[in-house]
Amino acid sequence: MSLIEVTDLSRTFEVRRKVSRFRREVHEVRAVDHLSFAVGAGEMVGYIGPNGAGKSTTIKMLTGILVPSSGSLSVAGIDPSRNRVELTRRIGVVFGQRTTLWWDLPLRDSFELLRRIYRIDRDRYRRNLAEFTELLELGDLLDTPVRQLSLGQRMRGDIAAALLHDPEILYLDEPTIGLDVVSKGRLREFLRTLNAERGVTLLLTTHDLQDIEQLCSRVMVIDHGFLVFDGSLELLHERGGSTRTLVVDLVDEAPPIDVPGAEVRKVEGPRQWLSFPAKASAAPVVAAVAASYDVADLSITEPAIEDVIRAIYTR
Ligand SMILES: Nc1ncnc2c1ncn2[C@@H]1O[C@H](COP(=O)(O)OP(=O)(O)OP(=O)(O)O)[C@@H](O)[C@H]1O
Repeated sequence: MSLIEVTDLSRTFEVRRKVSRFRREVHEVRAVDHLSFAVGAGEMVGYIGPNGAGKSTTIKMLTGILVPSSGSLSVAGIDPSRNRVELTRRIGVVFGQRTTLWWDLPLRDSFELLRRIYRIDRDRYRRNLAEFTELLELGDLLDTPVRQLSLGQRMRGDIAAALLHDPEILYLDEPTIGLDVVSKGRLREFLRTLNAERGVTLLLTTHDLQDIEQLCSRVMVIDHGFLVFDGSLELLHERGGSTRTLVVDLVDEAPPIDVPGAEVRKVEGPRQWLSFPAKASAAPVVAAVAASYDVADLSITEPAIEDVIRAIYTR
């Protein structure tokens, strides 16, 4: 049996819609529609989809916050909506846009409260706190009230808080949203270590394809409540035929850049946009441009998740 098993899972909501000044109609929204998948222990899976696709509804059912309308699910052998309390000991949850920490308390006090709530054994708690404080560089922040932390610091605090009770599964909802490049990199590194050394299973929702690229060997795509793709990121790019963009700022204006493996899509003064296949390495394209042109600056933009998903349908 897999660690997470979802079979034919659906969840609908009834929404009242105003149709005239005096009349409202009840309308059914099918947020998750006959969804089936399984996740094995130790996997790192990206769960992506456009806004309103049904990601949060799925995670809420997996954590026992929402009861399914139909279908079945099992997380660590537990039915989440029936045994929510038992399940909370086995899972950790981190929401990028909300904190689970106490706003006015120093980080250390929030952690101590969690120790009591989860009844974590003192030795284990001390060991985990020491390890996460070091790995997440929280040492100087433990006595700072949460409201004074920067977004990146708070996110590190939230992740430590979600892990103090040694969960087997960690759900992360947009963990890198709003973080700068350095903080994103550090956080991804930590998650990789957590998975490699403690075998924690990660299910990650994100709009940042680089989170997936750097962390997940598997990606599931949901759209309108349906699972439309389940496989590797390479296969997703291949199916979608998606491209990355190299933005080149030349020292002077020039005719469209001519290098193998990339095509110019737009020219605006000295700035040119070149596209190349997302699954290809950027290095040869960058090297070819740098070798033949006077370059002032270069940057690479990833395809938006919405574009990759749209491409699956149009192929
Ligand atoms: N409590 C609710 N009542 C009514 N409709 C809801 C409720 N929760 C979600 N929905 C609807 O269900 C659909 C799926 O929403 P969900 O929040 O799961 O999407 P999501 O993929 O997490 O989106 P986002 O990326 O924007 O967070 C949407 O149409 C949403 O409006």
